Amino acid sequence: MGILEKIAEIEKEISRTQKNKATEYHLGLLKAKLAKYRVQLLEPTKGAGAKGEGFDVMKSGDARVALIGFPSVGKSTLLNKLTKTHSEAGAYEFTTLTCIPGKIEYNGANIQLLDLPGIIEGASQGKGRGRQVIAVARTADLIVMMLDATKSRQQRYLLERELEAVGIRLNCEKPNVYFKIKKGGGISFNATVKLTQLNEKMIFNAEVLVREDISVDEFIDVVLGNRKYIKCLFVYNKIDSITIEELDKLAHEHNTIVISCEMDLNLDYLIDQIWKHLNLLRVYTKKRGEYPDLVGGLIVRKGASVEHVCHAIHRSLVDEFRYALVWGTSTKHNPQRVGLAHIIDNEDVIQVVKKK
Ligand SMILES: Nc1nc2c(ncn2[C@@H]2O[C@H](COP(=O)(O)OP(=O)(O)OP(=O)(O)O)[C@@H](O)[C@H]2O)c(=O)[nH]1
Ligand SMILES: [K+]
Ligand SMILES: [Mg+2]
Repeated sequence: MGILEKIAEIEKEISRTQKNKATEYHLGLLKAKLAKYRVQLLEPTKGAGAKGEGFDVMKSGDARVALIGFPSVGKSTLLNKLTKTHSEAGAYEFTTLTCIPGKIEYNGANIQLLDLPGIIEGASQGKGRGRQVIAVARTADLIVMMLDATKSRQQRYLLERELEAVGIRLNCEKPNVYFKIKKGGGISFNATVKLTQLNEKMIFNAEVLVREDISVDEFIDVVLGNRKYIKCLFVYNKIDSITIEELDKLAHEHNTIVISCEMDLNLDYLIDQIWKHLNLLRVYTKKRGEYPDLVGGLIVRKGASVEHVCHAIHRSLVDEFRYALVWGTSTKHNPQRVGLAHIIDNEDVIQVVKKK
């Protein structure tokens, strides 16, 4: 039996099974199996072209953003507007057939923007170039899900489902669970909070510590371990073709931005929101007795410490590090003398003082 058939069989069984307390465990196992097969679909099979020619684009810059959407929503038009790269755009579906990288320069960061072929319902099962597109989406720091404002609201839901099916979790945090298979067998199950949905019946040969009240589905994600937790911005394009009332409704949805590539509406705001959702920080370095270098600056991730910054400046700087002086919002007074573990903020200025 092929994987697709196995998937169909399990899906049938799930739909046949009534959902209640008694079947919860069985359904959980079925869902876990289903998830495993779906991920297998993504793995490159042997043979020519399986990996997808034209999709193995190198990561470059400080972060990667993937444009995911149905055909002809305007992905390539957007790439052409925001970067110096050209990607063919046209009024027919599947104009784009490979992955086309462009570069956005903003706030001192180089952001790699990837134009991709449109995907359709069934993409997660290999329809169209769905598999290759989704494999690229899994490598992104942010997914921009592009939608056509003139089309049905269904599109967003359908795409979310396709991404879900291959283990991409949009806009949610990785569950706070410690999970380790015990090779010799045996179970150890502990929780630091009251669990209302999980119990140890779900566990086999593993050591588990659950730190939040998660659902069975979230627990399966942890067990499978190959989930990608990625931020997603929903971007409705072509707002030049809808009414103000419709526009207003869309603009109020969560994590949603409305634009028109054709009329150049809201594109600056989109770039700013991409920057914000990437959780990047820009910090400036300064030498003793000099002004900080406010043109350059370093790009690091939110949550970065002075140690991260040192690494970004020079490999051996940590070895010579004595302390750092920091000016900015991360300190109580300016400057403040801090150690390697100090967590920095956006726009902080850092002066590293080396050992003598
Ligand atoms: N009205 C309107 N049309 C737009 C806008 N942006 C793009 N289009 C049109 O939409 C069509 C599709 O644009 P593309 O950029 O090729 O779309 P795509 O998503 O890259 O399409 P595929 O590569 O085929 O998946 C073209 O005819 C564009 O001119 C917009 O803001 N408003
Ligand atoms: K197109
Ligand atoms: Mg295109």
